[in-house]
Amino acid sequence: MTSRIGSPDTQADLDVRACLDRMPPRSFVMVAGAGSGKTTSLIKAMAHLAETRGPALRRAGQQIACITYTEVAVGEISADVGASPLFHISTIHSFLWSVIRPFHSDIAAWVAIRIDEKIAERRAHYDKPRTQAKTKARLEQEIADLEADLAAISEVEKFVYGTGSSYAEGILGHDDILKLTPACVAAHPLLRQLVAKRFPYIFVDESQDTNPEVVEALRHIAGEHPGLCVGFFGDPMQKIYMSGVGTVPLNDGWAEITKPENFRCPTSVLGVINAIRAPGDGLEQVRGRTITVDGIEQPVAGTSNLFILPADAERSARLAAIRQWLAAETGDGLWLSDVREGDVRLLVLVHRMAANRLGFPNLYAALNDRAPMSLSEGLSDGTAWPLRPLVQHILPLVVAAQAGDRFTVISTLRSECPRLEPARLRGQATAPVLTALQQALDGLVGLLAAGSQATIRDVLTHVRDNELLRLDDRFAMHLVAEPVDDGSSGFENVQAYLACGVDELWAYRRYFTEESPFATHHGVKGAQFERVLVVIDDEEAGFRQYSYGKYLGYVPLSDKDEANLAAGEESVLDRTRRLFYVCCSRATKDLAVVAFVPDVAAARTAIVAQNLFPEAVIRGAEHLG
Ligand SMILES: Nc1ncnc2c1ncn2[C@@H]1O[C@H](COP(=O)(O)OP(=O)(O)OP(=O)(O)O)[C@@H](O)[C@H]1O
Repeated sequence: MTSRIGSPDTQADLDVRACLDRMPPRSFVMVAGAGSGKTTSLIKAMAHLAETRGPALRRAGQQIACITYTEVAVGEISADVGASPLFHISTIHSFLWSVIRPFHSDIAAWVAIRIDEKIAERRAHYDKPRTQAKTKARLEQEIADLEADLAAISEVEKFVYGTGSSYAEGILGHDDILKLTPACVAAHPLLRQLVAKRFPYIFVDESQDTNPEVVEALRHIAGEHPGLCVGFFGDPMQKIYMSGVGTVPLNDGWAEITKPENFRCPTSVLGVINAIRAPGDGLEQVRGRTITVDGIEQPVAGTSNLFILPADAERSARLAAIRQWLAAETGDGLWLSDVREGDVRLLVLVHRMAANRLGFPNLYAALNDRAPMSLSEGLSDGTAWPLRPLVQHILPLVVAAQAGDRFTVISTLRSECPRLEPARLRGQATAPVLTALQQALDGLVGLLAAGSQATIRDVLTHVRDNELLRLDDRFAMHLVAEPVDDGSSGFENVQAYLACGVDELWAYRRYFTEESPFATHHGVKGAQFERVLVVIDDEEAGFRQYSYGKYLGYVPLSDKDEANLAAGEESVLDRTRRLFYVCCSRATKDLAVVAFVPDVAAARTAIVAQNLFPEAVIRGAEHLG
């Protein structure tokens, strides 16, 4: 991606600058549609501050904070604004942790309350009349462990932030950080003062998917400290996670800034996304992507097509045929490319279609079918807790070991291996520890080697037994000889996941690291691609909160949906519309949508009636030859 700093100024950029240049600065919320250049405006605001306030901020030891959604986005923004200690660009978790980390006693006090809550939850479960004896025994054990954790907190010298919480060792997990920091901000005026002093400018990108507690904490600080300028950049129509705030409420005196243009999508795609958005909030974008030819700026027409095809066993072959058709129709052979540079993305709602094709159908089914939302949503981006240690540490560690990359191996073990913690090493000879770790690592590499018959359970058991990496507490009850279903949500899913072969894990990784053109509807937030093919397949999806069939009108609404609509509550139609809007608005050249449906004729009638795509571009199997 080319640097966005050089993009021409829009009125919104001038409005932002007016807010930043005021004394004291004015906080603002920028709300604008897809491709309107919100991230671009954020980057330009950072560059403007660096130019106008850089030296003063540096002298005062202050930083400009930018909070964004993924590590990929952190990298892209850093590349745009340039590496400088003036900028603190991070994900929400790292930002919150950097704020709270020095406050040891507040963290300890909060952790004690959190453990008390967990004990109370278990006592309540224990006291339920239908709780079985086996479950009671486990709950007793857990309560005893938590009480031991509670007693151990006073011994913790320093809390750290890791993937899974282990309170007695002083480790806090992702979910803890999201709760801990807003709670401490609400309780301690001094903390609010320190945040305002350290970061006089705090910008939040993709603010619609930021947790309401975090938004509230920032509004609270800004309300008390007029010198602090908070800027939110978001689009409520692009909220795709249940935990997101959606619309950010304005404090008194804050500016609301909008951008009417779309700079990303060609005209044919812009027409479609405006039509998708119309029943949502009615916002209609103008302009569209342009290119300059011989010094003259011209609109890019691009293409948009919608295929309605039978949901039969031929889906993969039909996808290939659509790509052939698009390549011929647009005269663009890259539609057939499977490599990253081809800039083709096939967007699937969930992974099943990709999973079947790429070789992880069981892993997919385990964490998706009848799974709690935290698992199924986390499957789309690798954040489901059972996947996290493997995706984040174990597989990268094995890849590094296989490639002889000692540096990555050592640094991963240094940060994640409990046996290398300074407290554990104290008074021990290091050499035998390292030898034992090397053996354990060799064993791990063997378990994950090509052709290995090992299961994910074997891998995690090996990691736990050899203390190679710290594992999430939640694995404990699963990694025993006879796991007991205590009725906790997702128990069966995790068991099925642990039984999957390691080959599926590698296939999932190929998918997850984008070594295939597949991506999920959720995973492409904030990104853009020249060629986008959105795959709609409710039969394969199994996601209850979305239904393209209901949204496009070829599956009837349930009584509950009707009741939600009548009550003005958020409905399956709202959620699906937002997701569809995000997907279709990623295209910078060609957009194609394929709906695999049970009854093509009925679906066609329903879809045509929605008026989202011009009728002339709604096609069927007859076009594919
Ligand atoms: N002022 C501008 N002039 C020309 N092109 C621009 C301008 N602002 C942004 N763009 C281009 O428009 C595209 C979309 O920009 P950007 O990613 O910042 O939008 P966004 O509003 O954050 O998108 P989304 O909400 O859909 O993720 C990029 O290719 C960017 O380079």
